[in-house]
Amino acid sequence: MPHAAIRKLTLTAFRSYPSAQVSVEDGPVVLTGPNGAGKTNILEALSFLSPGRGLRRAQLGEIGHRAPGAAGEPPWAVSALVEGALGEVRLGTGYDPVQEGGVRRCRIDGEPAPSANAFLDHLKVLWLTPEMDGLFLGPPGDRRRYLDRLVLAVDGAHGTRVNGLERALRSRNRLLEENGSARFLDAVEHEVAELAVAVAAARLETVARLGAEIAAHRDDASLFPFAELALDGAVERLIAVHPALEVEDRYRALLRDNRPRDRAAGRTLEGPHLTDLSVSHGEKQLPAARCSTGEQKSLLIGLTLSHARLVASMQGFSPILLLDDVVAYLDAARRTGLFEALARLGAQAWMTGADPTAFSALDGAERFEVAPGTIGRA
Ligand SMILES: Nc1ncnc2c1ncn2[C@@H]1O[C@H](COP(=O)(O)OP(=O)(O)OP(=O)(O)O)[C@@H](O)[C@H]1O
Repeated sequence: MPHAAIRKLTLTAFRSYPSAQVSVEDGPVVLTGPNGAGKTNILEALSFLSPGRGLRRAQLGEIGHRAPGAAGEPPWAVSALVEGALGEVRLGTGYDPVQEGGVRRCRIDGEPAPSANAFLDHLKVLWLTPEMDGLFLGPPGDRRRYLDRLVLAVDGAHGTRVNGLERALRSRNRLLEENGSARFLDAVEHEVAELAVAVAAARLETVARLGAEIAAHRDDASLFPFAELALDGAVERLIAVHPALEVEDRYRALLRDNRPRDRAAGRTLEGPHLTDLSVSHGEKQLPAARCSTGEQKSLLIGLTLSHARLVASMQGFSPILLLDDVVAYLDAARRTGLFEALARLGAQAWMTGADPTAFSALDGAERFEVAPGTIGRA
């Protein structure tokens, strides 16, 4: 299957790099260097070639390169020459607090793009980072965000829906607080219900597709256990038993009935903004949160590979994978298993680790040595 590939990455005043450039033939790409050298910063830069706040969920103002002790919000930019689903393209993104207060600008072949959503036509970027290790034990909001990124990679309109729902819910909460008129509340609840059903339906569809993808590869799940996924939320439960149009009416009626309760709570107490993604170890039939640390990491790797396969089969084009500090953690068999799975997937993977020997079994890799502020071929 054809795959998206970064050919050249240029960083300007990005994190620890005043400026840097990396040229790649095809990959896989291995970045090694001591702790704090700037390996994750490279992956973060690549993660800005997709919508959202990047793999660190950073504030735009904290990313620009700053000398030690310096204050302010320096402008920064990332530009990449990409072999994408529509051919070769130059994608650029960046932030300048003076020019562009609050938003990150995007360009495609030098022309302004309305948002990073437009990048999705060219490539999908998926990632797995150490920060995600606590996903199964952390708050539902983290799993919801993770779920929404899974959905966004297969359904480019999902981000707009989720943001729209959040805005509509804020309007409803404000109206409740200010004792707004029933007419206004009816109107905003109509909008909330419409968006809520759309968000829940898109999540359910992706979870079903991902479940089918996982089931299809269950036999080679010996190294990375297969996950069972389910959604736990009020609207998702309604969709399971009622036609979509009816669900919208039922959820709207629920919102209306819950007005006194929600007003007292200061927020909307039921809806897809509170949905949780439940993940279980399929073979052990055990919730992921009760699995060992190693099993949780293996489940996440398995999920990442399944999601990448799903994205590839839906777009007919393999995504870019960013695997931050994933390899060092694995035993030799799992390392080889991961390298083989990546080769089968045919995706360009960017991998980091402190120890170059962890990647010695990886054939054909392009290896780079990262030191503070610089990156060069190893
Ligand atoms: N805005 C910024 N300006 C300058 N330096 C920054 C900025 N943000 C982060 N850094 C620096 O980047 C470095 C961290 O880089 P990064 O997280 O990429 O390291 P790493 O090589 O992945 O390390 P590890 O192996 O420990 O995960 C830190 O030294 C940090 O101070």
